Amino acid sequence: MNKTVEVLPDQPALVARALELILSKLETAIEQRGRFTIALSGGSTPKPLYEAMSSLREATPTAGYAYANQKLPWDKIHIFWGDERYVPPDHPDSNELMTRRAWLDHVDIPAANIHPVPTLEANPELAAAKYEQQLKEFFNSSGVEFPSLDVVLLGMGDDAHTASLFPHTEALKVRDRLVTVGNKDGNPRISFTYPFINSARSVIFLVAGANKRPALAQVFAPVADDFTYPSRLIRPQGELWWLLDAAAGLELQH
Ligand SMILES: O=C1O[C@H](COP(=O)(O)O)[C@@H](O)[C@H](O)[C@H]1O
Repeated sequence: MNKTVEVLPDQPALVARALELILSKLETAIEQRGRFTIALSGGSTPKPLYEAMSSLREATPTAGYAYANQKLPWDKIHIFWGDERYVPPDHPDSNELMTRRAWLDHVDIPAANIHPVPTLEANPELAAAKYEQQLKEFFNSSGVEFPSLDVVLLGMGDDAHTASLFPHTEALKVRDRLVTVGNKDGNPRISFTYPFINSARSVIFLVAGANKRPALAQVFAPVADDFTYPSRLIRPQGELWWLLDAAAGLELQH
């Protein structure tokens, strides 16, 4: 695992850096494999990033990546979600709805390249199994090895949860599936498992706000309980990026 921690001065700088990093991963992936696969996170932190992705001509990342100031090759970009509330896609809590409104509704991405979590199944277990099957089919995965997304974008809650992997929940014990059912205060959510997240080529955490500082201190501590601080379980085979704003990253020892 190749871990990099960057503390950015404020949220706009955090968004600009995340955009720059994602564009560089996108360029490499398309050059090498002809397509770019990314799993998105929910929550409040990534929304300005999604808005920036929707108006890329106006956004001007500092580095000179080929795609920085032009239309993205949307037909080669595939969007997944690392976690989702178990609500219909038009529900105000839906991560998919938030992403569509902030980003996907404003660009020319083919509908077939958007791979939302199914949330209209008879129960969350069936929804998790269906999303796993869709992922396996997309990646033509035999099931022996976990497929690798190019980028998994993650947030972290102030309880150190990531995706919908909450402290002391059964989802943290699931190692043989790509997708499982998380539990947020008794409410089901659909979530990538941590071994599937860890099979990604790059995992990028976006974390903002002073309320995340205590959890971050535990996640970065040499010794702490992984079940109490689930973000500690994220140790990808590829690159691990922690992009923090100054409020979150202040005083962080690393
Ligand atoms: O519940 C969630 O929150 C986390 C972190 O959200 P944020 O609002 O603090 O940015 C997010 O990673 C996860 O996808 C989401 O379901």
